[in-house]
Amino acid sequence: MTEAAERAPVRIAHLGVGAFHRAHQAWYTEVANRAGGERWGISAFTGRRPDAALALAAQDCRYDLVVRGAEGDTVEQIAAIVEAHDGGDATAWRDALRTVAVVTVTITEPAYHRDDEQRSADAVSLASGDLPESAMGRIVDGLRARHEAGGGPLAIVSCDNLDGNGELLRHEVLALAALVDPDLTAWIDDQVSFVSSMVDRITPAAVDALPIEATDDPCAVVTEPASAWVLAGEFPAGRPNWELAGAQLVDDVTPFEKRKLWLLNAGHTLLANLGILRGHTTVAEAMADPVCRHALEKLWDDAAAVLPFEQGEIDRQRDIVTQRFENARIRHALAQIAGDSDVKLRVRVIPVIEERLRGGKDAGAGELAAVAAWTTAVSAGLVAGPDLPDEDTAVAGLALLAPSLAADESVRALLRVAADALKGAPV
Ligand SMILES: NC(=O)c1ccc[n+]([C@@H]2O[C@H](COP(=O)([O-])OP(=O)(O)OC[C@H]3O[C@@H](n4cnc5c(N)ncnc54)[C@H](O)[C@@H]3O)[C@@H](O)[C@H]2O)c1
Ligand SMILES: O=P(O)(O)OC[C@@H](O)[C@@H](O)[C@H](O)[C@H](O)CO
Repeated sequence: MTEAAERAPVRIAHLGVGAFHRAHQAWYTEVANRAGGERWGISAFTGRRPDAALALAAQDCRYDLVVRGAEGDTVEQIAAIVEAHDGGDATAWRDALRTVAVVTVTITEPAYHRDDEQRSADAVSLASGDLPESAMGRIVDGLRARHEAGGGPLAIVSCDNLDGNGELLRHEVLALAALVDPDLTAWIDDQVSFVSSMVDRITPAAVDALPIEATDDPCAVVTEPASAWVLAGEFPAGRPNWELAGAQLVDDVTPFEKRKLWLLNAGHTLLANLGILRGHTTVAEAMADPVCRHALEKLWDDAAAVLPFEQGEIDRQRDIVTQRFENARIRHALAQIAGDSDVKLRVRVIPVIEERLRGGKDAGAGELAAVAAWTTAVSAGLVAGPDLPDEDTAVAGLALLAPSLAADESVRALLRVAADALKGAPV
């Protein structure tokens, strides 16, 4: 068999070929392909810069996945990505979107929260036939190419850390399409299935994992042994048998998303801001600091009170996440995790506070400490963020995240206590 014939045919397009896609969706697809039967190849597109596509293409898109446990490494070669392209390559993108059965995306959380100005700019590009720069613009452009080519239904799977990510994606795609072409909007509404998914596998930015002793592959990705993928939605044109790698197809992904976002991701956001304030650089270092550990437990206590799971299951998850965070062989940089903290707090911490208040509880000192850690780190110039006043800084920060909460005197009082406790936090 020739080298070309060995590769799986392209049936999936991915937007945002960062470290996580290569450790997660590409690995699930690889495991499914290895089992035999129908094989699925991925045509991968970068989001912002072409670098990752150039590097992957230069080595036939094969790369080593280094699975780094607390005790040692194992290395697997991944071949599920069969093409890699600069995301700005309109021809390749439209060609892929005309034919694939599945599109997966890792486009980061801010890509889902857009204003009218961003949508209008994309609409202008789409009207002129240019490929927009934004992820939403590119998705609408690709769907238009498929519609014009008479293509059939397909599934788009969101793999970003957001509650209801498929529905959010659907909403944004339809809002943009409506500015461009009513026929296209109706076609998308009818033919495109937006799948929500909870994705999990701690995968630091490739640059933070260097040097990787286990391999000399310049495109290697380091990840942890644990992984999860829970999906809800239809796949009208089929999909790989991702269950072979442990994926779960469920009717409602919401409880799984909440559990992961409110424990693991909210915990990461807290540890990132508080850990940086206390002079740490990685998650494992922050976990070794009793002050950070205590804050994490308080945050989890607050979330546990409103999570839709039995206490025993929540405790089990907390133990698992604790062990994963303590894996010092994974150098997960707090600076990377602290990026876009405002967006992340809005979707991981604010909903917990709101849920607690709805249930007649207080706002949660542990959750508010995550807000206070962020505002303190931002005003100290240690984390990028908005300009905040010197007086009542935490309340001003909360007003940006959730104005109605900042207007509540009982919330403000608890937040001020959390902010005062952080004074002198830097080591
Ligand atoms: N790294 C993890 O541990 C992890 C785990 C679960 C989920 N995720 C999700 O995956 C996303 C990507 O993580 P990563 O570690 O691969 O990051 P990364 O920085 O390695 O790669 C991100 C990729 O997305 C592209 N991108 C970023 N913003 C974009 C935008 N607005 N539009 C289009 N493309 C964009 C980048 O160019 C890059 O190709 C995260 O934001 C998160 O939502 C990551
Ligand atoms: O990816 P982000 O930027 O949403 O959040 C940073 C980390 O919390 C995140 O990447 C986790 O490592 C991941 O969600 C684990 O599955």
